[in-house]
Amino acid sequence: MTDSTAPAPQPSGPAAGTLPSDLRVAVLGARGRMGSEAVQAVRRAEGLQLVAELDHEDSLEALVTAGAQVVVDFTVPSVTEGNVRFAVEHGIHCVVGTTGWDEEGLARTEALLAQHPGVGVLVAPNFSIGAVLAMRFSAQAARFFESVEIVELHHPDKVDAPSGTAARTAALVGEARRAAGVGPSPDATKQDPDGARGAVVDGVHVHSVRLRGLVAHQETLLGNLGEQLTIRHDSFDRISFMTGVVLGVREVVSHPGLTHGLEDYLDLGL
Ligand SMILES: NC(=O)C1=CN([C@@H]2O[C@H](COP(=O)(O)OP(=O)(O)OC[C@H]3O[C@@H](n4cnc5c(N)ncnc54)[C@H](O)[C@@H]3O)[C@@H](O)[C@H]2O)C=CC1
Ligand SMILES: O=C(O)C1=N[C@H](C(=O)O)C[C@H](O)C1
Repeated sequence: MTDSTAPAPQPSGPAAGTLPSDLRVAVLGARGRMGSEAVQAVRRAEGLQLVAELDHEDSLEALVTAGAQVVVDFTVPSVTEGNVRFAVEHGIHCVVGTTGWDEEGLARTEALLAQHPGVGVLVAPNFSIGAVLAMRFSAQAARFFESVEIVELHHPDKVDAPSGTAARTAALVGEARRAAGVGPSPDATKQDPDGARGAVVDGVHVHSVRLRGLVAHQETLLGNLGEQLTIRHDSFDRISFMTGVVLGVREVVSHPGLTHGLEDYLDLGL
């Protein structure tokens, strides 16, 4: 719903230097930490034209009015699937960074996309190249170690825990261990009344730290008798996500259907 006291959606006129062939991009959650960074990244990117900056008080109809071809979503877990549904039903490709997607939401979106051939949706829990690699390395290493645990550390304004990246890393680790015939890490804990062992995602313990001063950080800890491997990634600034966001926008138009994770658009050479 549009709130009459709220500022109207931002003007969408062509910026100087844009061409009619430029990809028309809208950002949802444009006033948030990630959305505002994405607005700047789209403005800077050659071949992209920012046509709408929308936040919670704006109607999604503005995407259609602005003629958006791709929408970038950095909103909140409770609304992101509905945003994607609206966009897909209107033939608009989606690049989704918002976390909180579960298997059911992804399956519903895949089913919707089957009715809209040609439309692409990328759902990426993390757009930074280092985090994508850290997830991949964690999955590769998982079967060689008795114990695997994940510690994610974020700014205290983050609404969800565990982080989408940690949940995805745990899922990939769990999958890799199952595929190799290795079970979950053994654990002798019999009593944990206060949840000190963290959340358990796909058989992997995940610990969430929220600390002022942090941006986004994660460690996968892998242990064997007499040795430990730590795979750590740090995002010190939200600029770290922007190369991936712009790549996602450029690629999603030629990747119809659902893509889960930026790695499908990258040649990791692994
Ligand atoms: N995939 C990735 O690489 C990254 C993903 N994220 C995820 O992005 C999401 C946003 O994070 P932040 O920007 O830090 O949060 P934020 O709270 O700063 O921004 C969210 C924005 O969404 C707006 N919003 C809420 N409901 C809306 C609606 N219905 N329509 C349009 N806008 C709406 C809010 O008003 C706010 O401006 C989170 O889920 C976070 O986990 C964050 C960093 C990187
Ligand atoms: O909210 C954040 O900040 C981040 N969210 C994503 C997540 O939940 O994994 C990506 C990154 O960790 C930053």
